[in-house]
Amino acid sequence: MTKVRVHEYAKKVNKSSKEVIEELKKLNVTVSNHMSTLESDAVTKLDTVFKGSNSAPRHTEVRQEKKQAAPSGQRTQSNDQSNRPNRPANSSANRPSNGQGNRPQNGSANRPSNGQGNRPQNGSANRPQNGQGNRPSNGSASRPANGSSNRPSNNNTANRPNNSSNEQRSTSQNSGEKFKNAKGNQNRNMSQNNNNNSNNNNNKKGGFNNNQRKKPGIHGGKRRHPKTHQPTIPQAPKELPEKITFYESLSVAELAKKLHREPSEIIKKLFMLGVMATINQELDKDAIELICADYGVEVEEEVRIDKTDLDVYFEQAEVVEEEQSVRPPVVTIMGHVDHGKTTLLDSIRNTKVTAGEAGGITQHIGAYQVNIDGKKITFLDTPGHAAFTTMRARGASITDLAIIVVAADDGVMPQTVEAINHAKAAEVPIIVAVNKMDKPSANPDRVMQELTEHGLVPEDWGGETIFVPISALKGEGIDTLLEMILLVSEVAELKANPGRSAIGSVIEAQLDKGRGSVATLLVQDGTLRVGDPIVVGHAYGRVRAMVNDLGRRVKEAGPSTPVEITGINEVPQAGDRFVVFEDEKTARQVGESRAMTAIQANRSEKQRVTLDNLFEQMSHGEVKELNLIVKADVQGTVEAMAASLMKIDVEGVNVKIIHTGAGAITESDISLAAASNAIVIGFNVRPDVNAKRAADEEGVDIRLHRIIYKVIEEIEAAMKGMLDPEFEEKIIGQAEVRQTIKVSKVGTIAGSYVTEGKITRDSGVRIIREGIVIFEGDLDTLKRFKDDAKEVAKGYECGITIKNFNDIKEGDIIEAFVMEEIKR
Ligand SMILES: Nc1nc2c(ncn2[C@@H]2O[C@H](COP(=O)(O)OP(=O)(O)OP(=O)(O)O)[C@@H](O)[C@H]2O)c(=O)[nH]1
Repeated sequence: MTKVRVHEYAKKVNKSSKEVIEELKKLNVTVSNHMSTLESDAVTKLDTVFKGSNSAPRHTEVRQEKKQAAPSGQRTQSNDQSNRPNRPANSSANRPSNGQGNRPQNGSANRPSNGQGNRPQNGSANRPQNGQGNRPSNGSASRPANGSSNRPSNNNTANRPNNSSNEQRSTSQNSGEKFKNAKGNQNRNMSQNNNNNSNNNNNKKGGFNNNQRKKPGIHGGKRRHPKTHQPTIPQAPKELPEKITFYESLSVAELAKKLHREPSEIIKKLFMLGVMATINQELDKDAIELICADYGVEVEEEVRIDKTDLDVYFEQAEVVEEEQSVRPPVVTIMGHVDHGKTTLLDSIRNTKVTAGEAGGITQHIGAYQVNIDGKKITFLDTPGHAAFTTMRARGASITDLAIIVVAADDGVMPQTVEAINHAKAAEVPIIVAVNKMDKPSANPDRVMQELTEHGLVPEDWGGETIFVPISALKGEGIDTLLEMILLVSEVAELKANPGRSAIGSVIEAQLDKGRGSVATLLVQDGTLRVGDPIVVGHAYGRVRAMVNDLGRRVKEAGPSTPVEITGINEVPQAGDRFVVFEDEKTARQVGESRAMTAIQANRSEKQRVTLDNLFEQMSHGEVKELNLIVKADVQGTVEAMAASLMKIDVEGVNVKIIHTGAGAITESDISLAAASNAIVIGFNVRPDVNAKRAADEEGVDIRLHRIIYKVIEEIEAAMKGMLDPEFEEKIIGQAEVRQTIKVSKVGTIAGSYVTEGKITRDSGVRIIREGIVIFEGDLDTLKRFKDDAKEVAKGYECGITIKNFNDIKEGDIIEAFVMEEIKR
């Protein structure tokens, strides 16, 4: 039972450490260097080489061979042979704890000399081994059972040979102390088992370890020993849980609690894994998973829903096919001014609603339903794409189908195109209603022809778009139109689950003197009932009363039904979403917290795509498609620009032109841009006042240019992340030309009134006539009465002449700008 280091042994036999190491190699004993400790068997083997053989070691070897041959079930194939007879005693159940298994043993044999020497070596050699070795072993569920069933028998049986072999060795070495030594070993082995068992507790599901710990004590008659140590021995650990869950991270203490283990045990494990941790240290997902894998405990990361995010309820709506049933389509009517949207909506309502519901008085609540042979259609009562897009910009996509009304006598007009583009951007199917067919000047073919250019090809011409000729005024073709709506919606397979609690959107809302906040809601899924606790946008409450589009009180409203409700604490906005909660308390909490966040977060701070942040958003993967709206002074330029822009080829992002048009940039362009996260490019055109305000509010990026290649260059540079806006144009003011005076030699003086900002002597100017830039150049003179002025502020009159431009007219707008350096 000797354990010496290589160099000690070498000294003893008068050899160099190198020679001993070489000899060990031959004997198939691996040692790393001269400081390595030699197991007793290795020493015995070396003895046979360096000192000549003796009987005892051979005996041991024979024993060992026997042992290896006989209990084949007991891992004999393992690496270091010399230790084998000892190992099973301590570690057959504790495979990974080699180091620990050996340590006390070594210590017991040679405590004074080896005690210290072993520790670092074993420690360093075994630690990683332990860490790694444990993990897979714990993975198998059968292990702990095996361990526990094997352990007692191993302890007894394996200890015995162990002791006896020790005994024998002792006989050969310290014959006089045979008894003492043997007993001592026995005891030591027992305490060693205790150690191991407590180690096992660390490593395994160790419910049985405790029993085991006592057993050898009882058998060995040394109860006092463990007893005296009892306070320091950790209490019998509880069963490990089968599974734990965590959210984002856990501290060591929290993890320990979840695993029913002492934090120190977790810290130790982490240490083994090379992580130095304190009890309060937060562990990330990887660390938690490693530790749990080590214990064989399943781990799952909780995904917590942000209760206050109403969108989550829409996205997470679980679809159970069996619970789904067909729901009515929600239809929006769009088209150019005066093409007959309102007439069509009224015509449908009057012929269908009142006819179907005798005695009903139609109520304008923002939407209504018609019933065609038992099948319902919901029409949104706010015609025009402005409302449609505003809703969409607020996140509500409630329309299933868009009807584009085109007057057959007027043909495709700018707003027709806008409406088409709005519907396309929302990916909503389109039906074209060719209206005013009763008029003699009606020319449906022309309408079809013109719409073909916008991608709407009639079915008769091999396309996919349904065209229905109607006369909204006379009610002709309405039935066919409704039939077609049902047909398209059937194809779209619109479904909802009336069994779930309701979710939907606000169509319109207002404050009523008598009733308080009144909101028309469209139930998009589920069924809304009177008394439901509800959160609508930032408002909350209980549905007090519900009125349908016929002005009747109803108790519940299923999918695609519009109802007007009262009972919420504030007036929500059109396009806001609503969600029904289980109890009023939650609804109140969510509502209040949403109201708070709404106050804090400025809506316009929404991160829109601008050319300045385009590259950043592209690299974050947030933008894969650059949506553009192109407005120019003439249609030809629009097309040329669109074609050039489409040719821009930058990897990772596509250019998509969602709308083009000739004329000033309008509010509608901005709302489309806001809804589609698009950039507006104006070529020789300006945004009108409303558009400018809307763009500021919504944070929409408008780029104004006068040279095509500059537009292309700018967009391309932005896409490549090379945009270099060192100088940016800043519009400093506007003046309106109220009078023109022609003076020979001087040219035309524009008697102007500064309407916004200021005009300075050194500013650049643009002349805008009816929203179109007709000239860009420099200011020549700026006068207040007869004196030259450096600048003229808002609300003052002034005389302006412009370099090389005399064609100024009354009503023109002079826009003054300066170039300012921009710091990036
Ligand atoms: N002859 C004829 N006139 C129609 C028809 N439909 C609508 N009109 C007329 O066209 C005019 C405009 O109709 P509206 O329904 O107000 O058109 P709109 O598209 O709603 O117009 P805005 O609300 O201004 O956008 C009205 O004078 C209608 O009477 C039709 O089928 N035949």
